[in-house]
Amino acid sequence: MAPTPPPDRRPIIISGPSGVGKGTLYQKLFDAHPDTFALSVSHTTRKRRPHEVEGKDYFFISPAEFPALVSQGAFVEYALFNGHYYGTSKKAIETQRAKGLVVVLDIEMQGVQQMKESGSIDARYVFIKPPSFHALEARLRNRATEEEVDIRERLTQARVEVEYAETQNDVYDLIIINDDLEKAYKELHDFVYSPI
Ligand SMILES: Nc1ncnc2c1ncn2[C@@H]1O[C@H](COP(=O)(O)OP(=O)(O)OP(=O)(O)O)[C@@H](O)[C@H]1O
Repeated sequence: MAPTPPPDRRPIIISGPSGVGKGTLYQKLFDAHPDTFALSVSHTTRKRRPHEVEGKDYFFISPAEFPALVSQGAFVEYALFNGHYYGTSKKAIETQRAKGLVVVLDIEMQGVQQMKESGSIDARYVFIKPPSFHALEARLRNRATEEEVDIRERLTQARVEVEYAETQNDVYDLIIINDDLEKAYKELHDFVYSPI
């Protein structure tokens, strides 16, 4: 089947609290439209885990290289998490775009703020919101990938992110409540494929 690219080929930023279903939603989009989208690959200074592939999961760089790239303006956004830097490079986005792919970026709130403030990227912004914090907590627990302390931290951060999305009216082009997955997916799909 030939790829069916959306009319608007700008990168799509997907943001929202951990566990809200961002990955689930964009993976459905990728599965429905093969060879159309590409998830942006970030740079990081953290060590590669055994199963991770350079250039696919991350571009692994040294702690000394990171600030050098920052000062060259190489990143559309970057952040420090747990003592390691993570960033999205302009070049990584351009490489995918040059292949005709529409780039999807899974970015947390600080990154969205940086991109909006710097205007470093012309993109479409989508926020995925949980139906309730109770439901979000249940998803994080069911996923069973985090420790209890991490779940609490993610829930605290979720409140900050939802507050930001709801009060900063000009940041997101679309807010989707991920309650019923099929309904949320349809909203994402309709937005991505909307005419220019
Ligand atoms: N609409 C939904 N209803 C119920 N469960 C859902 C829904 N959407 C996603 N989930 C489930 O919620 C869990 C979290 O989803 P997912 O891993 O996609 O979240 P995420 O936002 O990508 O998280 P992170 O930012 O931590 O990677 C998964 O177990 C997923 O199957």
